[in-house]
Amino acid sequence: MGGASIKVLREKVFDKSRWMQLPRDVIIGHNVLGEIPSVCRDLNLGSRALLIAGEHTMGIAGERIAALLGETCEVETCVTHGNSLEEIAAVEKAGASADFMVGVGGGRVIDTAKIVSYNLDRQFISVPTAAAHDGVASSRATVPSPEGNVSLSAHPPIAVVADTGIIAAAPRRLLASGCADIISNYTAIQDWELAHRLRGEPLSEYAMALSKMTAEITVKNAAVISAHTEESAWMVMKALVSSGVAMSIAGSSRPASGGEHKFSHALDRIAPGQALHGEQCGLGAIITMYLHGGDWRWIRDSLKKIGAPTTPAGLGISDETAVEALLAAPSIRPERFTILDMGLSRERAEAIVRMLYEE
Ligand SMILES: NC(=O)C1=CN([C@@H]2O[C@H](COP(=O)(O)OP(=O)(O)OC[C@H]3O[C@@H](n4cnc5c(N)ncnc54)[C@H](OP(=O)(O)O)[C@@H]3O)[C@@H](O)[C@H]2O)C=CC1
Ligand SMILES: O=C(CO)COP(=O)(O)O
Ligand SMILES: [Zn+2]
Repeated sequence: MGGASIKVLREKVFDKSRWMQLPRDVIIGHNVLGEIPSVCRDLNLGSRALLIAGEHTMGIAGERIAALLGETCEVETCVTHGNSLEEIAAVEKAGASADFMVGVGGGRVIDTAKIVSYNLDRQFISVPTAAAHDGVASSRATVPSPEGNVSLSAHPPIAVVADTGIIAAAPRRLLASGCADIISNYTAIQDWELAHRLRGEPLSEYAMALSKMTAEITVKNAAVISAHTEESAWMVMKALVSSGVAMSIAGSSRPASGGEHKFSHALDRIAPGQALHGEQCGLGAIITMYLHGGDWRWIRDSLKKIGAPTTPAGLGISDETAVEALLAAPSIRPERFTILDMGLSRERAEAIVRMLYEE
């Protein structure tokens, strides 16, 4: 035994650590908005609340929650119109003297509440009014930047309160978008495995297994989900929370975001406001599954079953825009290696987009 082999042994000492932050209370079900004051008391959140909601969601649930909280707390309300850094700064100013925040609405409102509470070191409650994205319970926040959307570290909500009555009453398209965001976990995982094989990126088997199982359960229940009942809202919301937990276990959005998300982020830059996040990711997942050599028709048919779009026309964008987004995807978060970072040519991108219209 020489000194060299002893050195090798020392280098193998286990020195890994990870801080996984998860929500403490998760309440999903019929008429659960009324539980919010009890949640605040249970978690000892304080007596001054800042309630953040969007233009529509303030009326849909925000005002009701403000009235409920108002019985025991001082409540300030703030309507946001997006999640730009300027918007976040304005909400942060409004929340300076609050003890805790309540984010009521879609993904952009919840991400705003997530970042503001993180920056101000306060807790926040996530109250999704639609099942349209899997950021409801995650510890990540996605915000726009000139280089494309960036994923920031934040902390997860201390509590999630998801009222299935409100979620079931939301437009159908929002629920289908949430399912598409989850179905895109299939390709996100394939991209992660690719990055592991080609670049040695570490994997989290638990995060991958949870993310994949979430997608499998969603597809298996497509018939129930497409009925668009309160039971559908219940199923999808549980899947969205699980997918968010997978991200928290991984400490990044890797288990739920690969090339299909880079395509979606590129679309947000090239054609902002045309389609929903999950819808864009679903279309991206058909394409990246094809590039991985997997069963892309099965992804497409699963999306069709739940009523999500499967072509650029279905997203309200032109085929050329879809091609541009595929070619621009590698410039978004270049450190996140995916199948779209392997050198897709314009000619092939055009052919793949044409293929999407095949019956
Ligand atoms: N942090 C994370 O881990 C993740 C973050 N995301 C991010 O989330 C965002 C996407 O979220 P998404 O919810 O799709 O988009 P938005 O937050 O833009 O919401 C879409 C629209 O739905 C409206 N809406 C919400 N609930 C209802 C309802 N019950 N009835 C009628 N309208 C309603 C909103 O109203 P209003 O005008 O009031 O806001 C808004 O106009 C993206 O920014 C994406 O990057 C996505 C996945 C994961
Ligand atoms: O949308 C997400 C997961 O569904 C979050 O992923 P990003 O890190 O790509 O924003
Ligand atoms: Zn997503």
